[in-house]
Amino acid sequence: MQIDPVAAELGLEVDRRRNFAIISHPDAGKTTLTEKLLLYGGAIQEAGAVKAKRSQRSATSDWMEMEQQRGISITSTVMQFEYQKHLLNLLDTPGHQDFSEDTYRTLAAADNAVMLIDAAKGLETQTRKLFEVCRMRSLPIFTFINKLDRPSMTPLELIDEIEQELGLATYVVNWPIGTGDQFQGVYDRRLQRVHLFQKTGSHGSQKAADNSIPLDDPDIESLIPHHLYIQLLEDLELLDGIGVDLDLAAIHAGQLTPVFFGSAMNNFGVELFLEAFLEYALKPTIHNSDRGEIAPTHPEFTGFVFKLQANMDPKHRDRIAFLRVCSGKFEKDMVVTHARTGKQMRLSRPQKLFAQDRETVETAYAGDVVGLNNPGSFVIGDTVCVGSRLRYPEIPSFSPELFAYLRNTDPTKYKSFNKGVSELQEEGAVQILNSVDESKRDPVLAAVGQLQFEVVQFRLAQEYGVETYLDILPYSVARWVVDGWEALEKVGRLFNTFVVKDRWEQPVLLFRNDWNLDQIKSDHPDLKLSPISIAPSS
Ligand SMILES: Nc1nc2c(ncn2[C@@H]2O[C@H](COP(=O)(O)OP(=O)(O)OP(=O)(O)O)[C@@H](O)[C@H]2O)c(=O)[nH]1
Repeated sequence: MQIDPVAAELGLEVDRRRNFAIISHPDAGKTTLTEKLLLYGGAIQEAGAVKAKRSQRSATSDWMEMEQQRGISITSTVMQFEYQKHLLNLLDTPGHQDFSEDTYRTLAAADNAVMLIDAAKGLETQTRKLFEVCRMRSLPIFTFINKLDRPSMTPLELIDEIEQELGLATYVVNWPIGTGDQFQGVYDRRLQRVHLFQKTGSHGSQKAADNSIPLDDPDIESLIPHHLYIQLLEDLELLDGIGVDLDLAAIHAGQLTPVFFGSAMNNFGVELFLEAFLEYALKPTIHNSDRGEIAPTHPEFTGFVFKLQANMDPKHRDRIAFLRVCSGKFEKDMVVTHARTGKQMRLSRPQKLFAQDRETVETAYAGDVVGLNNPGSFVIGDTVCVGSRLRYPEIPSFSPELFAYLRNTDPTKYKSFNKGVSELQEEGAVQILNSVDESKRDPVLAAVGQLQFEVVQFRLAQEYGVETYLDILPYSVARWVVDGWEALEKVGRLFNTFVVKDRWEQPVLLFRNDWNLDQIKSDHPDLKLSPISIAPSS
């Protein structure tokens, strides 16, 4: 039988790819872990490079000043690196909670998630929130418990918290021996070896030497304190007694999380994690579309836009659309169909972004992310394809909780104001609602976090030269009327409700609190309300 060379190439490329995002609460060590993964992947020679690039970027880009001033990361990029003949795509997510909307979208493009937990703090609010998004999408979740070199909760408490509070079964891959000052290393249940911890100098900017011995080596008792050795044997007996098997199907369904312990700062446990991750992670898989399931090896190229970003480099005033490849082979300059509009377009100047460096992409396969120049043609969720026209599902925008009128202080600048507002909306920096009263022209900004407002104002001033101020509205809940204006008219006047319209002119109800919402729901049980907007398909 003849092997189709195209199918063989696609099969090989998909097999070697793994794509993932890291979810964590600020300060758990995401930047540190990212750097160490890149260090082991050979993408950087010395840790510190990503941070250094971030600050370089902040120095060259105006609105990133804000990021630097506040010491938070609010933009995300994609990093690709190789490890043991595999190609890994790490989708970076912003750390600040106000940017969780951005993180939600990035998770829509991820095949796996790494849940990073600070061993002293256990589960924290942002991690819980993001975990719920991963669960909604049934993403496989890998847990890395970090900072074992510091005083920590006990490993059993940490495991228990994941099981009880998240309702997620755990499979322990490695187990810590002591914590804090007493931290000796981890026992790797995969290869049944004890890896001894050594503090690396200079914050682990170089790879750590592997120092491991089998558990049954008689030397072990001279290497770790007796009481910790006994504790380890007891713990292992307990873990074996619980009898959770490594069940790849359950991992891939997001029902079982492999758990790792380590110290990213000391490079400890990072390599063990990477090796196991390659073995257990889900490779690029099928995506549902309006034409059924599309396999990553489907010969026709398809993908969807999950994120837009403007002015990554203000010198060029550019806009980039981040496209997740779902099937086939992407080639520079290829002509594709923009599925929403039906238009043909050439994808020229595609880019791969590594921190702030850019490289032109010649080819890409399922699981990869390509940065496309976006002269306003894309919105989040757009599908591009070759061959038969298909569409991937919309990426939902999440329910905003903060609302404010955005006022332009200088009426002569209304053109720039409108342009800026509409571009920032397209990019997904904020959601825009409008009054139903035509005489009220000022848009209503709707955000998940306060910082989104500040970014919008900052960018309007910096990039569009428009000064603005906010009139905060007293609402905290938004609901979209599923069946549109007709359904709303049917129910008549609604009390304690502010009616506005979204970008597609669909009705949205704003409430001061859940109590008011519940009141409307009980008064009008037939009125269908949704916490998220649904883009009309046309
Ligand atoms: N002791 C110890 N400190 C660590 C470890 N990993 C990271 N840290 C420290 O924890 C702090 C936060 O680490 P980052 O990597 O900046 O955290 P982050 O999660 O990226 O933070 P955000 O940018 O706010 O999301 C830094 O001071 C790190 O040096 C570790 O394994 N041990």
